[in-house]
Amino acid sequence: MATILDRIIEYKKLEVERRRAKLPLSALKDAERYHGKRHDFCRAMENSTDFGIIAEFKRKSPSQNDINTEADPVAVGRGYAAAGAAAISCLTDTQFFGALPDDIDRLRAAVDIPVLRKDFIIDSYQLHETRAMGADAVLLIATVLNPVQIDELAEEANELGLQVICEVHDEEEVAKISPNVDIIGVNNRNLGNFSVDIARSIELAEMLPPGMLRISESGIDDPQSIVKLRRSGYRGFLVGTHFMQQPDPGRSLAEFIKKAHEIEAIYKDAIA
Ligand SMILES: O=P(O)(O)OC[C@@H](O)[C@@H](O)c1c[nH]c2ccccc12
Repeated sequence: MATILDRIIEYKKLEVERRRAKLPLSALKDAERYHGKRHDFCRAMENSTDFGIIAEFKRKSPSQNDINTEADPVAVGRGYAAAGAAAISCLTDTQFFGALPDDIDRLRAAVDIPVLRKDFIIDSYQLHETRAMGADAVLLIATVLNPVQIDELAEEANELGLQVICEVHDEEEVAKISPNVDIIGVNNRNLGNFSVDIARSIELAEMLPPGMLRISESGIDDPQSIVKLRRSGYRGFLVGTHFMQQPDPGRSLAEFIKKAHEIEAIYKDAIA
């Protein structure tokens, strides 16, 4: 039986062809943002003193349905940045995640921190689109790509000045990671059946290539989890639903960071 993910990829193939026909690569390269300078996504994680949180702008998803369909990317983006987000992730898929076509543009214009374009990347055309959107980093989802695709898309992204997060969920996908990848992201959510388990990040930690920046993604709704995941070497945390469910996502992030600092202080005292 076809999973949602199969349907998303089938649809994405058609969508890319439609977009390419409408706006050929040469036209994409004329976009003003295509030529601008990028923010350093990895450095933002490494330098963060607030746990390297990548706060996500997400209206809805196939796993949770409507989360915050009326949200304003400018208000949410500014709120996230002011609260201490190291970076912002913005969904750009309309069909399944309800993104409006100008969400990422408006968000990019509103903040001065790195932005991750979150979509299902299957074609190098989308990397050029990502540049034209003014984003700094792109996600490659290992479960929908083969090792050659990951390697080539990551290389091309790097050439375009985009940093690459490669998302994995199991050991088999870890084996697909290319040295051209900048960050490895462990998705705690199984994209086939939507089950979520933070323990996935902890179990896979030992199998990840040492020395590569690692982040944990999805299902994080408790600051305690972040303190725990940091002990497995994670230096970035992608959180969407927990913040977006609140009327003021930025405020929710600020409270989350505050609690995480408090919990970490208790741990440190306990160890000392
Ligand atoms: O809303 P959550 O559970 O906090 O998850 C955020 C993010 O990790 C999730 O949106 C995500 C991770 N990988 C993806 C791939 C495609 C679409 C979405 C995602």
